Amino acid sequence: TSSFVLRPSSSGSRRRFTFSTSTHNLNTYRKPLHRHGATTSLQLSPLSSIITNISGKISPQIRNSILIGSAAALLFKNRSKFYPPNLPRPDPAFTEPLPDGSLGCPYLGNIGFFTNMGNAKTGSGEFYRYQASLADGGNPQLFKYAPLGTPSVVITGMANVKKVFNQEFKLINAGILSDKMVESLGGESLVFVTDQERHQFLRRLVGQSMTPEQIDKAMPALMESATRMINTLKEGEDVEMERVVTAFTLDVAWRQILGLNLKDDETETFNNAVNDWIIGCFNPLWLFLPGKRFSKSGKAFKYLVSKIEDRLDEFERNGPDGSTLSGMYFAKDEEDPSKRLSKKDIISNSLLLIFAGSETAASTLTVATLALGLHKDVFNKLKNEQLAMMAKHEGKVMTREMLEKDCPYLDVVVKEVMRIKPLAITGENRFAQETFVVDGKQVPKGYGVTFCPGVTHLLDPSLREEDNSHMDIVKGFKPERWLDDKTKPTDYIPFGVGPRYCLGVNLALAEMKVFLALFARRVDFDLTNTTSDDVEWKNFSIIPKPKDGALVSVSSLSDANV
Ligand code: HEM
Repeated sequence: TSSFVLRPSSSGSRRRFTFSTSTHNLNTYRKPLHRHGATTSLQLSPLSSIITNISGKISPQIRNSILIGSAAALLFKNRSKFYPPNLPRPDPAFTEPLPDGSLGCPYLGNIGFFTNMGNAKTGSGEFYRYQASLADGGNPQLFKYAPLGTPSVVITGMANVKKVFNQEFKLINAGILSDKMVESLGGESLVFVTDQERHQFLRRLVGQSMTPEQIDKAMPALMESATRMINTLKEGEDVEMERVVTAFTLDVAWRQILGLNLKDDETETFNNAVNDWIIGCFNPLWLFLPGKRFSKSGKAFKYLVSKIEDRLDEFERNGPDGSTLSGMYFAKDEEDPSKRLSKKDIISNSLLLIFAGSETAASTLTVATLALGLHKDVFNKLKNEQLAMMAKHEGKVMTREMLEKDCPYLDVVVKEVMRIKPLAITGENRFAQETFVVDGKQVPKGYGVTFCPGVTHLLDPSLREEDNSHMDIVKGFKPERWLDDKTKPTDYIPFGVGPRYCLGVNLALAEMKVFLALFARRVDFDLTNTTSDDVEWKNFSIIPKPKDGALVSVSSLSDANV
């Protein structure tokens, strides 16, 4: 079986760690990564994984040039789809000015989008914070920039984001950069659907698999996944929590989302397949070149689809179970019960749930571990809340209702983690369907449009500090602020806004809360590398992550039934 224990591989005050697993034969789409029983790593950070995987033996400079060059070529090839020739000029029919900010070099756009992604002190999203600071007179809530030469506007501030993103499909719509990317997610993933009616239909039916009632049914599987991961921890040993919680969210993916029954050795194959498949979804080389289905990513996709197809056959024979996939398979449209999801819809959208749900929840849990390690008082309160809940419901299994009614502190801890370290920017690029005005500025037709939770939380007028310390995980992490209406944040959009609001929010919150509740009950830990004076973040990551993946040493671990 795999172990998530990290062993020191060199001495020194900042030790380096490797991830060790045992070697075993996998009768599946690919052999384990490790050679001669050596170490390997389980990674699910698409951007960094692409870079690591492509790198091979070539130098980082050549590698980066190939990556950025092919991404630029891809965008250039497709630009006629969304880049009318009169851009980036303002729309002459409007008197309002364009938003502040720089579009960078012609064609190339803002190089800083790549070189200034993150900052070791403040984490990812640095480029957006920088753009937001360019205007005279402080941070504007709207600013323009040009990733890969595409003029775009970033919209922040609760009122502005609501105004624009509630009018999805009218003012703005998703733009498909590459048909191959659509195919990579199965062809019918709702995230790429630009027709409003079809999008609503898919959301209604896929959403039926993640209603509160479905989450009730999911609780045993979520607890099993969390318990399994917490059981891999060992007293006195150092562990990189990012790996544990990444494995946890992948465990949720096969156990709960797909309802598979994998043996230990197949778990590793599944995890590798998800990893390889996601890398291929983003890899500009594969998006550009033919023959993707013969690539590692193409084979991984085939493997995942075959697993889903087997499950669909089982539903046909045996009827429904508590999995999310089963919820989708049996979902009927309330508006017209004769309408069901097609097989392709189910495959594409179950893959989407894995894609959209794994790294997001894993990185939030990693940041949560860091925050709890830095704020032991918060961790103790979390523990006490769990002890009180266990005393109240002695002998009973945790339910969603218990989490909701008896864990208000757990709720605000999760909220505060996502306030301080939300996704740097939305997942999907939209394009303005017509010229519109927001916050006194015009956004011309054809411009790219995104919202930015990071800058929205930073500029929240209800709690903004001059020195931005409200966004600092040491000085600003205060879950209590959510408990009082006078201090409660007002501009808070970690799950987005409008018709494309996170469809997995119920499952995401349940899985994160189950993990943290069981972790707080059973584990005592200290951060190994990090103190309040030297918190460091990964530089090149769209999703915020501590630089060392939240390295902890486990000081005590109690039994699962405690
Ligand atoms: C902490 C965890 C998560 C965060 C912070 C998060 C955040 C978001 C955000 C901001 C969006 C909106 C993107 C946009 O408007 O472009 C989104 C969309 C989405 N999320 Fe999540 N998400 C999380 C977990 C999950 C999970 C666990 C699932 C499923 C199992 C999921 C499924 C989806 C789907 C399907 C969409 C697309 C909705 C659509 O296009 O209509 N997410 N998420």
